[in-house]
Amino acid sequence: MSRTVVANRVTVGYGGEPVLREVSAMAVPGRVLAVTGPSGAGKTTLLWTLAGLLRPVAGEVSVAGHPLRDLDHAVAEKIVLVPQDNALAAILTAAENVRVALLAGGVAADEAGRRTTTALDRLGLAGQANQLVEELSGGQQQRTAIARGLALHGDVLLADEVTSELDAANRRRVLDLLQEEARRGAAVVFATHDPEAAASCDAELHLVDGRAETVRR
Ligand SMILES: Nc1ncnc2c1ncn2[C@@H]1O[C@H](COP(=O)(O)OP(=O)(O)OP(=O)(O)O)[C@@H](O)[C@H]1O
Repeated sequence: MSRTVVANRVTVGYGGEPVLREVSAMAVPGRVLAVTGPSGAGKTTLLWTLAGLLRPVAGEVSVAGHPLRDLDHAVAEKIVLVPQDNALAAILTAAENVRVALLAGGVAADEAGRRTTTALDRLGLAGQANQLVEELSGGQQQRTAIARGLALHGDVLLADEVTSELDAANRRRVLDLLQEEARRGAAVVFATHDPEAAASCDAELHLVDGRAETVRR
């Protein structure tokens, strides 16, 4: 796997004034890029743009050297987004949420079962696998969404504020898992408010009011 995702001076909006202006970023296989900045700075907007969910009005996103067309193209290129709101089905169990995503992605049933068990174990959720999501705590729901993201074995993992609901031990666990994904060869992008978490990443892009203010490479 060697899918570098590059945002080249992207300007992105939701129909009105742009909320990202000429932002450049690079997700490199084997590395974790932290995207930081205050609330409303544009972190989610950047991740959605890298995931093919938003189309820049200027600039371009490319994956493996080709312009990223849309969400279908991103999925085909194995770009996986763990969204800030988790996007779990409340009336399914934790395991069902993971398994359904894998089956929808074309993974065979027995392999989907194995991957589901492994991913929930890695997030410390073996005991919650058969619990309905609506009965899980906020942190357990967040870890279920991360388990689903990891189980998809993406080449690019976009993790949006995935530690915001977690206690210190689980935050550490998730940061370690993001690093493991990078060691596996994935390009990882991690949006976070947490300066300590960002410091543990390989590079940092800091957004303020939709502009890239400082960059640690
Ligand atoms: N669906 C939308 N329609 C219109 N404006 C939006 C929409 N989503 C976000 N915005 C605006 O875009 C700007 C950037 O929002 P974004 O969610 O990307 O910031 P963020 O850095 O991820 O914030 P947070 O840390 O609070 O999650 C904000 O001004 C927000 O109000």
